[in-house]
Amino acid sequence: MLTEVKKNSKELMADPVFGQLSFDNHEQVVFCSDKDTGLRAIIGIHDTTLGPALGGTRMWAYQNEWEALNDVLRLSRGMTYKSAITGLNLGGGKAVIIGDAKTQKTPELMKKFGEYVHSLSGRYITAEDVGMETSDMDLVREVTPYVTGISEDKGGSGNPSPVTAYGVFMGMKAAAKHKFGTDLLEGKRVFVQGIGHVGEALVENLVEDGAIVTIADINQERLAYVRDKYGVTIYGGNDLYTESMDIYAPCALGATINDDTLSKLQAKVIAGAANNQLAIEDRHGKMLQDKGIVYAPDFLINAGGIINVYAELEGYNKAEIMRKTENIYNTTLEILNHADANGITSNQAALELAKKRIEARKQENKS
Ligand SMILES: NC(=O)c1ccc[n+]([C@@H]2O[C@H](COP(=O)([O-])OP(=O)(O)OC[C@H]3O[C@@H](n4cnc5c(N)ncnc54)[C@H](O)[C@@H]3O)[C@@H](O)[C@H]2O)c1
Repeated sequence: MLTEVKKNSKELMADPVFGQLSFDNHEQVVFCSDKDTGLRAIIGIHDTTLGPALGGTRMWAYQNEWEALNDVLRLSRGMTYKSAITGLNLGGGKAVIIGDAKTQKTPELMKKFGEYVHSLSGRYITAEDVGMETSDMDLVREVTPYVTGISEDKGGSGNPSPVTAYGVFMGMKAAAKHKFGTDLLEGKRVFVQGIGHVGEALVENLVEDGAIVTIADINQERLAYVRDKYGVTIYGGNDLYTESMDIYAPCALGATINDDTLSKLQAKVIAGAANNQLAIEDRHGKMLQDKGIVYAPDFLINAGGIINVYAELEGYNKAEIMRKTENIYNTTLEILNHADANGITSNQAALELAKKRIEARKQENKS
């Protein structure tokens, strides 16, 4: 997960927050600490031009605070552009809780975290991310209304991951159309890395479409479960980046597209759910372009989840949510064509569109 964030330690000491490479004029960064519950969390609010900053909470055993801070800065920035490109009236925010979700997550810790979210009076609205369950959001809901992704029996929309997976599937089909001339994934060799909430649902979509699916994960139990449920193959090698494949679907953590993996990557298309897949956006976006690998920008195609949780705020209508999510197919094709026509990377093309919308709102607000 550690990415381009490292500066030499003297610089880090002098400018530990605003001086980070991942700091991108974020509006607010909130450090939360509670001795009794052991909570150590950071909430990042990147931009609220389009609306309140909505983004999930990730719990992860970060190796150090720099890693956690840079993750939240990168993730919250990504949310700004995800909501903007999807046409939602939301800003970008995200939270990270430092710790192992399996052993350190307690109801008291989740509620204390909820109190911090509440203290921001709605500038930040949370939801699930890696290490979180719907039941955790229900605990947060006990102390604040500024949470989405809560259980259906508590008035929420439940786990957004199947909708996210559907959007990724649509984005992948569009990228396949762009690269192979057909969006049929039948017979295509797809490697899904990370078969958690989103990865598993993506596998289901892919199998239904006739793709030849290989799965990889660090969790052996899940691997066996998903293999048995969908009849897919568990990756048995040591380095999947060296394997021959048509499509690589990163659905675990970010920054897996970097100098090291790009020197080996065999895929023709990359389309997955993970946030911040490009370790260094411009550099690795360009390297993909040079290698002729079609990259479906992560923040564009993994927006199904945010579309789903946004509907919790606006009035839930499943058909409308699926229609908007399906439209990721059209937007992805447009972005890929625009990038080719203008000689820019697909990531740049997607960012351009998202920034245009934010800029237009800024102008509206001024007039
Ligand atoms: N859940 C959503 O709706 C949603 C929405 C948008 C983006 N995302 C992003 O999609 C990704 C997956 O989200 P999720 O909700 O499925 O999370 P999850 O925690 O349910 O699943 C993540 C999976 O990745 C596996 N994993 C972790 N490190 C790995 C590694 N090095 N190699 C292989 N597997 C590894 C984990 O064991 C786990 O099974 C995350 O990057 C998340 O930020 C999720």
